[in-house]
Amino acid sequence: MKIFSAAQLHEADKVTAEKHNITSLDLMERAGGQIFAWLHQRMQGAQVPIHIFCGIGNNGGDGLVLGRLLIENGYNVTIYVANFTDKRSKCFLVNYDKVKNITKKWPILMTSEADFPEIHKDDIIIDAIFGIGLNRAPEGWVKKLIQYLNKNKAFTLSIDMPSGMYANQALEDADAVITSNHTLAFQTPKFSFFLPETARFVPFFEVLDIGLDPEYIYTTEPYAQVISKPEAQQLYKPRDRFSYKGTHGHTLVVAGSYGKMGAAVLSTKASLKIGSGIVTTFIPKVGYTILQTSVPEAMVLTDDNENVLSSINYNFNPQCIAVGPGIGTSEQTVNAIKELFKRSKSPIVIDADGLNCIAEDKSLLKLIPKQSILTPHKGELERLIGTWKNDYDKIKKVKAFAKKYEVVVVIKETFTIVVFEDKLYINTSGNQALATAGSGDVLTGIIAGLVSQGYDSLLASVLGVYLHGSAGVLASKQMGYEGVIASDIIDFIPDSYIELFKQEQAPQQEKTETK
Ligand SMILES: NC(=O)C1=CN([C@@H]2O[C@H](COP(=O)(O)OP(=O)(O)OC[C@H]3O[C@@H](n4cnc5c(N)ncnc54)[C@H](OP(=O)(O)O)[C@@H]3O)[C@@H](O)[C@H]2O)[C@@H](O)CC1
Ligand SMILES: Nc1ncnc2c1ncn2[C@@H]1O[C@H](COP(=O)(O)OP(=O)(O)O)[C@@H](O)[C@H]1O
Ligand SMILES: [K+]
Repeated sequence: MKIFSAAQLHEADKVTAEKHNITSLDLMERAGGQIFAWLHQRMQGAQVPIHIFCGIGNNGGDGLVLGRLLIENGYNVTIYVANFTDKRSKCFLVNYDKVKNITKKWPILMTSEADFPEIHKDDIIIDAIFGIGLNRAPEGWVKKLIQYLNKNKAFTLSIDMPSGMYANQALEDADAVITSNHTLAFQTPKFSFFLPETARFVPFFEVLDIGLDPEYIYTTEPYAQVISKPEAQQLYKPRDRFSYKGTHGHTLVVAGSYGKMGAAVLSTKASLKIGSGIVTTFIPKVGYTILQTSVPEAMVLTDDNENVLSSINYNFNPQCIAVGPGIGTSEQTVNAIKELFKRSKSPIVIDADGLNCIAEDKSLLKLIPKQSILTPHKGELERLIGTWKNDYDKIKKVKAFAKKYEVVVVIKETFTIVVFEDKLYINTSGNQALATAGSGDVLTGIIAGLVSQGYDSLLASVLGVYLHGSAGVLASKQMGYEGVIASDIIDFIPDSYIELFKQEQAPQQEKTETK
């Protein structure tokens, strides 16, 4: 699914109105109507008090439409307008009058803290204060209103996005954002929903289609892409019935050191399980028996050094190399990696200590083969590109890095982001079961195994991250979040492929007897 920026959404609004001969007011009616339908379906007329807090822009206008529809359908509604300026939007004003016409009184105007209403914890709060038009951090009593609503335990539903957050810009004041229980976003999720600093304000969201111009949606290069099952399905390359092991590529895994051979085992197994035809693993001597016993399907080459990698020699052309899990950063290993980079003609998936070796000796950077894939978690990324001011600054720096060295960067997080040139792909498939030692080593093997099978570096990264997340989720369904260890993620790789093409079960119909 495409993610558009706030500017693109404003543009889409304009284009839709022009091309489809409808007004912004019609669009607002549609948007508010969609929120109403969502609530009505769940509430079925229940008389729970609903408090709608509107700003004075179009987000507030959506709140007014919703309020009017709820009132017309007999709900118990109070509408408040946070009147922080008199520059109300046109569509807001029209809907403000419409509310008056049906209720015979104006919504309650709020101009200071003294106007904050009492809200019971079982009531419902609708947050329609700010949407994509926020252009500075809320201050003064408006900030206090946001904090007042956050302190309340009532269920909070945000319209389009939690008020106080920017769609695609860094947060200025984390104390001035609504923490919503549920967000109903129009047409597209917003990029901030997925970033570490802001995702906590949006624990759950749904996207409502408000019918913006399909051509605009289809043809416009998005700000970012969300990868979920339908997108991942399209990336899959079917296996040829007449293939042999060589067709599916030979992966070289360079991993392990004394005490960390498990990392080599995990990457090797993952690479085989994802479908690499042949895997050879290069390790220090100490790991020989461990590797051969744990993964009989893999071939093993050993370093001359007993405990760490010092010189990486092999006499074949792998389609992809995975480097880093458990190798440490001793001087001889850094040098061995340098020589490997110089020699390799294949893309390299660089993870963990492979990245730390680069951080130790930055001259390695320009030796990284083009189209390689770097898979840092937060700490590794920081050692690679330095610190960042906020999530958006981080993405900007990663984009510059990826362009400069012509590589793909996989920023590992709860919502992992794959960065290539100017493109951003956000993965949605994982869960907290993946937060376990060795999980990253598994991902390294998966991505390398996909490159070996002929996926280009970008597709291998995007699909690999998706399948890794999906395997974790499937494992957690049987073992709980806590029970999943990295080996379980590997065991569920086959299920993650099968799940990719599993039809969603249609909701069961009640059987009615006909005699
Ligand atoms: N195509 C779509 O997606 C559709 C979108 N729709 C809806 O429109 C929403 C966007 O509406 P919008 O552009 O009117 O902006 P919105 O968020 O209501 O707020 C802007 C107002 O707030 C003000 N202001 C800003 N920051 C402030 C601050 N810190 N403190 C105080 N004031 C501040 C700013 O005034 P300023 O003082 O800057 O002049 C301005 O008046 C969108 O989220 C969705 O809900 C649907 O109706 C239909 C189709
Ligand atoms: N809460 C979470 N939700 C989704 N994915 C997660 C979560 N925590 C960790 N992950 C994923 O698990 C992997 C952990 O990798 P990493 O930190 O390198 O682990 P290790 O170094 O132990 O192998 C990454 O792919 C990351 O995106
Ligand atoms: K809002």
